[in-house]
Parts: sequence; C-alpha cells; structure tokens
Amino acid sequence: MVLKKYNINPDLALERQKCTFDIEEIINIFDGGKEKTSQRRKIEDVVLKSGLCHDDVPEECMSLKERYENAVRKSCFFSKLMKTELQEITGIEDFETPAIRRIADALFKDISPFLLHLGMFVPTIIGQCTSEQLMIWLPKALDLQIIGGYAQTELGHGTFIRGLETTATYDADTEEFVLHTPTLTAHKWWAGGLGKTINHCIVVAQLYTKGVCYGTHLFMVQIRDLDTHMPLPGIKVGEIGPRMGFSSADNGFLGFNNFRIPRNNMLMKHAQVQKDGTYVKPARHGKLTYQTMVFVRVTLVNEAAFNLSKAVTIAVRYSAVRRQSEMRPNEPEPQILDYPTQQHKLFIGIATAHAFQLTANWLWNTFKSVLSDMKKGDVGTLPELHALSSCLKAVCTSDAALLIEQCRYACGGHGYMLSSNLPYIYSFVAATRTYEGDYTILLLQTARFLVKAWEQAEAGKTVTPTVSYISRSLKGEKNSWRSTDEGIIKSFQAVAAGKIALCVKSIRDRMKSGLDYEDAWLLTTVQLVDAAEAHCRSVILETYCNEVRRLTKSSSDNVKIVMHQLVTLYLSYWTLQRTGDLLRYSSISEKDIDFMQRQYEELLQHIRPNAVALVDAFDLRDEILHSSLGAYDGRVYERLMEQAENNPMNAEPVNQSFHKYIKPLLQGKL
Ligand SMILES: CCCCCCCC/C=C\CCCCCCCCCCC/C=C/C(=O)SCCNC(=O)CCNC(=O)[C@H](O)C(C)(C)COP(=O)(O)OP(=O)(O)OC[C@H]1O[C@@H](n2cnc3c(N)ncnc32)[C@H](O)[C@@H]1OP(=O)(O)O
Ligand SMILES: Cc1cc2nc3c(=O)[nH]c(=O)nc-3n(C[C@H](O)[C@H](O)[C@H](O)COP(=O)(O)OP(=O)(O)OC[C@H]3O[C@@H](n4cnc5c(N)ncnc54)[C@H](O)[C@@H]3O)c2cc1C
Repeated sequence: MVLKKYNINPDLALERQKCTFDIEEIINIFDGGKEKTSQRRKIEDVVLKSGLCHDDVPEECMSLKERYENAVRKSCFFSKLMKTELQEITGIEDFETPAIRRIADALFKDISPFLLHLGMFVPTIIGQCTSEQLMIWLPKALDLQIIGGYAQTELGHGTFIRGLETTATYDADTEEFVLHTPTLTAHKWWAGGLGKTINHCIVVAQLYTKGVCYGTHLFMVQIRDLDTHMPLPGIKVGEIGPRMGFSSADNGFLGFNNFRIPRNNMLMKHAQVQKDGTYVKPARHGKLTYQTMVFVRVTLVNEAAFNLSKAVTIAVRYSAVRRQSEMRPNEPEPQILDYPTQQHKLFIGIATAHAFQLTANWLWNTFKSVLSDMKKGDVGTLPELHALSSCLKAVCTSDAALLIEQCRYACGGHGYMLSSNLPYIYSFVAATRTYEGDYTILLLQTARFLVKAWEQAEAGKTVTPTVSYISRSLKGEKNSWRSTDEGIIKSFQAVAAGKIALCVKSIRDRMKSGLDYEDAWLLTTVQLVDAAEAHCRSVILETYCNEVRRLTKSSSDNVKIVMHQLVTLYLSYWTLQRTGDLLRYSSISEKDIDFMQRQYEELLQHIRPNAVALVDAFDLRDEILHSSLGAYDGRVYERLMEQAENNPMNAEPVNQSFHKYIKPLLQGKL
C-alpha cells in the first residue's frame, strides 16, 4: 500500500516540542556512530525508493498462497537489489547486516522465505566447511545460485538432537552417503523455506560408517532440480501447513528414501570421514557442529530488541493520540499516555529495548572474540559463550514477547487489528521463544554451567568473569542492600548465587538420600531454571548499566540524564518484580522497597514528557512499522478508516452469501 501523507496530529506535534534532548544523538549511539546512521539511512532510502515495498492489496487480506508468492517475488527482487543497485547507488560495499535486517521489514510484514538462507544456511557453510568446500558452496550461496535452509528438527525430535533418527550411512564402495528416513517421526519438520522455495539444504543426520554410529553430523544436500525445481528422486518434500505466524516462510517437511550424496557433501571442518570410511573425530570440542545454533541464539537477542522497539513505538505514539475517560469530572479527556498505569505498561518496554539492544551488541562482540580464540585453536571460552547465549536468548525473547503483548493491551481494541502490526510482531517473537532451543531447555543448559562453576569455585579454582560473584558468595561476602546501580546489581548477583547454592545443596541432599545424579538433577530442574533466569537478569542489568555509562561518556548532559533515567527505571522495575527474592537473599528492607516504589513512580513522571521523543529515537520509518496506530504523523483514525474502506470485503455492497443463504433463510426457503 502507498502510505498517504497527512499533517502531524496536533497532540503528537506538542509531544515532540516537549523533548529535552537531541534525538539524533541517541540514534547515533544505537547505530554505533554518525557514519553508521547515515549509511543505514542511505540503504533504507534505496530500498524504499525501489517500489519493492508496494502491495496492491494489504498482506493480511491475501490468501496464504498469494502471501507466499508475493513474499517470493519480493525476496527475489530484494536479493537482486542487494547485489546490484544498493551497492552501485550507495557506494557502500560492506553491507552491515543490522541495516539490511531492519529494512527487510519494510518488504515483509511476515517473513521472507529466504530468511533461513541468510540466517542459517550461509552461516553454516562459513562455520562448518573445509576451505575446499567453502570455495565450492559459499560463492554460489552468496550469489543466490543456490538457495538453502537448515533441516535439523524432525517430527519426533527437536530439542533432543542426539535423538534424531535420520541416518547418513557411508558406502565406501561408491564413496557416497546414503540418507534415509527410517520412520514417520524421522521426517524433517519445520525448516524455513523447505516447503516450496529452497533447492539445497543442510541436513542433520546420524552418521554411520563401518557399522558404527558417530552421532549427528551435517550434510549438504541438493533436494530439488535447479532447472525444473522438481524434488529429486528419493526426496519427499512439502509445506507443513498453516501456523500462528511465519505464514510466508514455507516451513517444510522432508523425507529421504535411500538418497545418495557424494562423500564430500559431509561438512568436514571439524570431523571427517575418509574415503575408506575411517572416522576422524573433531580434535577440539565435541559440540562444534552446534555452532550455527549459537550464532542464531546470539542474533535472536537483537531480534528481541528490534521487535520490541517496533511494538513500543506503535503503542507510545498511539497512547499520545488516543484520548479516553476523564481524570476529574468535566475536564477534557486526557491522552491515555497520561495515566501512570499506561506509563507503567509502556516505559519499561522502552528501557527493555535499550537494555536488550546493548546486551545484544555486547554478546555479539563476545561471540566474535570466542570465534577468534577458536581460530587459534583455543576452545576454552566456548562453554561460557554457550551458557550466556542460551540464557540471554531464552530470557530476552520471552520478556520481549510478554512486553509486545503488553503493548497490544495498551492499544485497547485497535491493537487487536492486524493493521496495527502488533499481532504480527507478537507472533514472530513468540516463535523465537521456542525455536533455536526452547526457553526451559536453554536455561537448563546455563544451569549446568552454573552448577559446574559453583563446584569449581568451591574447589578454589578461578571462574569466568560473568560468574565471579559465585566466588565472592562462597567467601561468605554478605549482601548489604544499596539503592545505587552497583548496589542493585550486587544484590541481583546475591540472589543468583543464593539460588545456585540451593540447587547444589538440593542435588547433594537428594543424592545423600540415595538418588543417582540424574534423578537428583531432574527433581531439582524447577529450581535450576529459576537460578539460571536469576543469573541472566544479573548479566542484563550489569551489561545495560556498564554499556550506557560507556556509550554516553561524551554525550550531552540531557542525553546522559534521559538514558540514565531509563537505566534507573529498569533497575527499579526489576527490584519491585523480585522483592520476594531480594528479601530472601539480600538485606533489602520494607523501607527500601517503599523507597524503590516511590522512585519508580517518580521516574514514570520524569520520563513522560520525553516518551514520544524516546520512541522517535528508535528511528523506525513508517514503512518498517507497517502500523495504522504507530505512524509518525499519528493519524490513527484516518488510517483505520482508510484500511477499513480498502478491505476487499467492502468491494461489493452486498455479498453473494446474502442471496445464497440469508435471503432464503429470511424467507423460510432454505
Ligand atoms: C535475500 C533476501 C531476503 C532476506 C530477507 C531477510 C533479511 C535478513 C538479514 C539478515 C539475517 C539475520 C538473521 C536474523 C534472525 C535469524 C532467524 C533465523 C530463524 C531461525 C528459525 C529456526 C531455526 C531452528 O530452530 S533450527 C533448530 C534449532 N534446534 C535447537 O536449538 C535444538 C535445541 N537443543 C540443543 O541445542 C541440544 O540438544 C541440547 C543443548 C539441549 C542438548 O544437547 P546434547 O548433545 O544432548 O548435549 P548435553 O549432553 O546436554 O551437553 C553436553 C555438553 O555439550 C555442551 N553443549 C551443548 N550445546 C552446546 C553448544 N551449542 N555449544 C557448546 N557447547 C554445547 C553442554 O553444555 C555440555 O557441556 P558439559 O561441559 O558436558 O556440561
Ligand atoms: C516458527 C518455527 C520455525 C522453525 N524453524 C526451524 C528450522 O528452520 N529448522 C529446524 O531444524 N527447526 C526449526 N524449528 C523447530 C524448533 O527448533 C523446535 O521446535 C524447537 O527446538 C523446540 O523443539 P520441539 O518442537 O521438539 O519441542 P519439545 O522438545 O517437544 O518441547 C515441548 C515441551 O517439552 C519440554 N521439554 C522437552 N525436553 C525437555 C527436557 N529435557 N527437560 C524439560 N522439559 C523438556 C519443553 O520445555 C517444551 O515445553 C522451527 C520451529 C518454529 C516454531
């Protein structure tokens, strides 16, 4: 749809006049500098001017098939644009993924069927191939001569990778692997793009050679003919069916009937099968084939931040425009943003988007540094990265989903309209809580690391920086509550340490009473998930505070003030959410809690005049927001009426069903 131009809604215009800081300064902080902001905007200009974002009919009014076909059309032209005009017109050679990721949302209200190609297929080639394999597949994949996906999950198993049933059996006579789907539950299920779009696929299968199973390994498999796109003989493939979101992502199923691929199609950077079938196991770490999952978990923290920033932009702008009820008899109806309960619903969303974005950037740098260690042969930092990326993916996607839903509640009935875009944003983020490792499962992975760290610290060994609070706790350091940033972070670390200690005790007590380790662990898993979540909270709080301090060092005073107000709001919010834990594991008193409550409520008032400016500082263009409620001009009612009038249901005054059914019913002739 072409966005109509309206004058700015007067309420929104007034809100912008109240702003106390330079919006551009905050935009630059989040982009990583002025240069990066201007580069991103150039990319956005090119894509928006290309006409690619235009749909004749709103996406939500298309059939599933039309939506898929429309998404393929746009993905192909977008790919062409990325390879040609974007580079030529902007002169930017090194396309920063965040900028491409952001503007992709102007094209796709739902998901591109090519997402997995960029998000998992290409990263797996880069992370899992030998240099020879890289030379064969990477240029083709980057040039989109082949389009791929990542098929790991099966109908019967997603979480438990070791339980996957698809087999890849080496045949030394022909130097081939035979891929086979032995049961119904062994069918690959869910892979994005697999249903109709891709012609290649990374397949995760149990490797058998010389009669021995060596566990899951990765294989490059061509599944469709490059010319006709027909499934190759021995391949059964299709779309899995309508789902809550991801409507145009053509998630698919895949089965193999003794399908043969060359030996060289096993991705052999870490483990190899030699021509005679001899297996050479990975030299350094047993879980290096899980690396793409770690990469995606890291990027999903960024997804949580980005999608939350979209939702909260929509809800704050809407709340500045919407007037409802009365505060005092006979007074004009206030903007709903003036209600403290509305501010309580929304300002935490702004602060959380900041916290997650800065944590995502920090995690990305940690990921890059671990990769560089691994290139030098050092895998020592991988367990901490796995523990961090697991809990941050779990907690950030889960919090973001809850807060996005809260943004929808904050928009009342209109938030329920698909044209608000809030239902789409929610269904996308809700899926991120499950895929790439379910919430509970990932927190249990982190818990495993925390229990080990506890044991190491107990044995007097040094532990990694993110868990150094465990050593302090074991030395008997008692937490004394202070309502400063550092004080609150220390108290949250004390909560995490206290919970880990209880888990360790619980496991040991259960073992003393005769249970084996597995059962003792299993019976403690509710507490272990809780402890991992507490650890994660302390990591986010600390990272957010440190990063704001670092990044605003040379900022203007007004930017420092408003950024720090959000940090304090975030710390106060979580203190009030976790009073039970803090009363148990820190010295916080009832008086301290009263103080924090008052401080929180005062902060809502302080932030109120800057609320619209703060969401403007996410710099999200209307074409990216796709929202009748959240456009920059705030012309909510005009847009709602516009989209109602454009609804294909209103193209004819009387629907044919009247003549077919209602009229006969009215006349007693049905
Ligand atoms: C081109 C035009 C248009 C495009 C337009 C788009 C533009 C986009 C632009 C850019 C793209 C940017 C990307 C955006 C976002 C990407 C979205 C991608 C969408 C993704 C869709 C979904 C995909 C999937 O879901 S794939 C399937 C994922 N599956 C899982 O995650 C399964 C979860 N399960 C597990 O991970 C494991 O089974 C397990 C960890 C739970 C258990 O594993 P197991 O082998 O049993 O191990 P265990 O015994 O428990 O532990 C043994 C030791 O191993 C350690 N360990 C486990 N995992 C790891 C690891 N990953 N790394 C390191 N170490 C690990 C574990 O801690 C144990 O260690 P210990 O020392 O022995 O304790
Ligand atoms: C939109 C979407 C896109 C996807 N895209 C892809 C893709 O491109 N490629 C791909 O390979 N996969 C993909 N997936 C699959 C996804 O990775 C899995 O669904 C996910 O890992 C969860 O696994 P599962 O479905 O087997 O859930 P299950 O493991 O069956 O989980 C069900 C419940 O059981 C609990 N549970 C399971 N095991 C344990 C345990 N050990 N302890 C305690 N609780 C447990 C879980 O916490 C959960 O509550 C996608 C999924 C979705 C929803």
